Amino acid sequence: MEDLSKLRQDIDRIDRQIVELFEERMGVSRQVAEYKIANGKKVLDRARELEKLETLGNLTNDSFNRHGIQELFQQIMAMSRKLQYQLLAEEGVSGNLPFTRIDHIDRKHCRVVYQGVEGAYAHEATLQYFGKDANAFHVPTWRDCMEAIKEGVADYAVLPIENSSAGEVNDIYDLLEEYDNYIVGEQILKINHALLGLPGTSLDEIRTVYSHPQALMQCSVYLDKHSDWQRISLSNTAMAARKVAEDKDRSQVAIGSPAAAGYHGLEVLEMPINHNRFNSTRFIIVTNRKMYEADAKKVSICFELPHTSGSLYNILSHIIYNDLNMCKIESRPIPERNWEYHFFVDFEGNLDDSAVKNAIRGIMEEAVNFKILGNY
Ligand SMILES: O=C(O)C(=O)C[C@]1(C(=O)O)C=C[C@@H](O)C=C1
Repeated sequence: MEDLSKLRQDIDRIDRQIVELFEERMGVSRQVAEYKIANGKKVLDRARELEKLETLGNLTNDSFNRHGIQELFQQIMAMSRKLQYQLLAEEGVSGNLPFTRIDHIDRKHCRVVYQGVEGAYAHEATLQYFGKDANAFHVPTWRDCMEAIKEGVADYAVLPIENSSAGEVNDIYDLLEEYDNYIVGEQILKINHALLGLPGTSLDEIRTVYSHPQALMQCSVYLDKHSDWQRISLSNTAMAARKVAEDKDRSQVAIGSPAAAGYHGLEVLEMPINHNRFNSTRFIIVTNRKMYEADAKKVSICFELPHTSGSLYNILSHIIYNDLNMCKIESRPIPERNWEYHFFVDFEGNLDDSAVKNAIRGIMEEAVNFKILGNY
């Protein structure tokens, strides 16, 4: 049996050759990029890559090695593409993304829409982001918010996208995908739920509790202690408060914000009743214009992927290779195409950064139905 150090010397010698060949290959790839820049050709040539993988795989009779060679060359060609995208960005060929940079949103002179009624958490988020004198109005559904900004009836919409206890608000992801509206800001609101009832209501009178399904979930530990209370979902916590106020029935209570109690003449019976002390909701500020504030720090994108092995891995590698920090990934089913998904990815950066432009350029070419959802 050969000595280990001798075997390692052999491996070192072979690896040096591989590195030399890799560098030589990347040199050629650089020239290919120059050709493509001069001739306006796309970096990715999927047919050429598939043909290469087939030819290279056929150079060996060993099935284990065939698999290894194909995996290795997939990586090598991915690196080759990334080098080319980088050169394109350096030559300014990647161009400016179709988003306009602004110094700051004028939060005072604008009209804002939110879903629900006064006292809803979205209303509170609106007042926190746009100031207590915000020129705001409300509509019944999140879709109505999207329509209002699409039509220009409102300049901005304030929509809940994620709660720290109950997770994503799926419908908002679907609406972002569907509408040509863009995220320009976000507001995180600390959520402390209160049990709201008619003044003087005692806990043993309660039979029914109304709220938004997310709020019912965020208070499930408290509600489990009152298992005889029937839980009924409504589209908004403030609407639940309004219902209790209008029905004037002391067997009914709502879960909502203390502000909602003030707006609807109710009393805070208990507070806080959410089990997560750090319960917070992240709201996004959405508009119909493709714009971003100069100090924006997070990019949100969405795309679909071809149904092939490694496709998500390849897309995410553009983020990793450009040294960008991915902070979130979500997927949502594509309606009428069972088991295919839209992906939603957030990563840190500004659309002016060359690393961001470079990553976006690569993803844009390789994913299907790519969209920048915003930079904020
Ligand atoms: O042949 C090309 O067009 C190249 O850009 C080179 C290369 C490769 O590295 O082999 C890289 C990207 C293309 O998708 C196909 C092949």
